[in-house]
Amino acid sequence: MPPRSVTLGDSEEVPCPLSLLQMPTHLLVRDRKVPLPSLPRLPGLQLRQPLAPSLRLAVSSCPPRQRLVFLKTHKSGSSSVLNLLHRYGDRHGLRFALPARYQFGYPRLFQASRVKGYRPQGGGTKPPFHILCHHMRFNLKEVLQVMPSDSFFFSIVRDPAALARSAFSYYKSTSSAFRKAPSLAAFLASPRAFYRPGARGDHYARNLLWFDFGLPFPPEMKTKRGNPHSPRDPNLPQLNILPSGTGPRAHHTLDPNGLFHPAPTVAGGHRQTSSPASLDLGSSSFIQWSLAWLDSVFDLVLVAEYFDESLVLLADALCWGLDDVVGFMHNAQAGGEQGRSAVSNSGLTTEDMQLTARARAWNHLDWALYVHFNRSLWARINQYGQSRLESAVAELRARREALAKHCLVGGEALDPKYITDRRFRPFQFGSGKVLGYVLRSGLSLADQEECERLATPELQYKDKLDAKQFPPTVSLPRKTSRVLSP
Ligand SMILES: Nc1ncnc2c1ncn2[C@@H]1O[C@H](COP(=O)(O)OS(=O)(=O)O)[C@@H](OP(=O)(O)O)[C@H]1O
Repeated sequence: MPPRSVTLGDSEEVPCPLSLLQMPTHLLVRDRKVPLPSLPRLPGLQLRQPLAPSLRLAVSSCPPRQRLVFLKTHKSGSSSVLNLLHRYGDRHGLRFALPARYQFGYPRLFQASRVKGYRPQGGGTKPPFHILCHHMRFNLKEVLQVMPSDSFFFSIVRDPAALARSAFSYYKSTSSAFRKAPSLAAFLASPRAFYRPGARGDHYARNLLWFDFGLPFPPEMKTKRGNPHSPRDPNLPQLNILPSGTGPRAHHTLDPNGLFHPAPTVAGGHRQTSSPASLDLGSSSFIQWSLAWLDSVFDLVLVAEYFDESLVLLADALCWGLDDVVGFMHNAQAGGEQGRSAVSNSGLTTEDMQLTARARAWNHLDWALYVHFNRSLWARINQYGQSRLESAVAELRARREALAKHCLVGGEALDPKYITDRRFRPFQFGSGKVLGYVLRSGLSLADQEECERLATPELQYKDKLDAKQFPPTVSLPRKTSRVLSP
């Protein structure tokens, strides 16, 4: 059967594989009323000097965005982003769309009914939430029941090789594939000896980013959990893909040769990676169309390996100050990848390099996602201006260092054995130790408050926001109707 076509933006028609026209209902296109943020936007990001955030130093040229959807992907630096969202919402009294516990029914697709306080809308009133940011498997149709379609949608990706190292250690006992493997190297040497599609926690062991983005799996990789709807389901609507269309992103998305050959860019001493030549691109059009769909939904995708560069772009796109995005690293495992540039091969042994190549090949959908959003990020950096970005990144890092010295014992993350205050002890899970922070004593009241916000792990912060939004109802002693006898 000849490929059918899909409308791009207003006019262009390009061939589209049938499998993509049969994408499940949760892959709808959101009503994009707000254009992508045009860059550059601010004359220069402002950094407030006092520790506790105060007034902005300059009158900004745009109103800060406060309706946000952050897709919190797993093992990608997303808890560090969550901390800044928690702090921002907390300080500005914004309402979070919260899960009853800590995730929205993951690994099942997100359902609006999972949000605390959600009421199905009638009469077109604006949903009452500002920020949706806890772990979910993305499902646009249901997200739009909770958040306005002109919310700022963003997420974060990480090199699948670094992500695999992190996930193997963290989900060793959760994923049956990982549990059976003696080491990550052994797993990646022959993954099919351990991995069974549909087995418990298998999504942690392969293409975890792709899974979190709620994307269906290509026909040859179909699994029980991967494609929640049968591709032959006659009730599925056709997918209209509307790439963001503004700027170079759409063009790159549709360039079949561009997908695995990002233009090499140097900034801050980092060089972008080139792709493994051996990658099987049998399903490349499926992948490209999925990426085009993501481009139509997400306003920005951060890259963990360029975390600070990503934060500067985020602040700019949201019209926030740099202080709003400066923070500490959360959820790092002792001896993990943090600090190592996973996109450069410097200092890696032959075994490391082999493991990296194998991890990227095994997680080839995630690798495609990563390469795509890495390229998008650098396109935005070029638009923003490299030297302007470098100075903003330097400012951000200086501010983080000053905050760390001022707030933290040792000025850095510590082994959990030193964290006796339960408010700051990160949830310990997996085979590694999850690092956290100890606050210095003798801080002023205002500084103590700000340092606490910076150091509070995600679960405790979620509980705090939950208690603020849903204050426990005080049960007064009930009046008795009985006439008390003397
Ligand atoms: N700023 C920054 N830059 C780069 N990498 C970072 C950053 N912040 C956190 N991390 C690393 O991300 C890993 C934790 O990811 P998540 O917070 O998404 O994990 S979780 O899914 O919420 O459990 C965890 O990786 P590993 O240490 O390799 O396990 C963190 O070290």
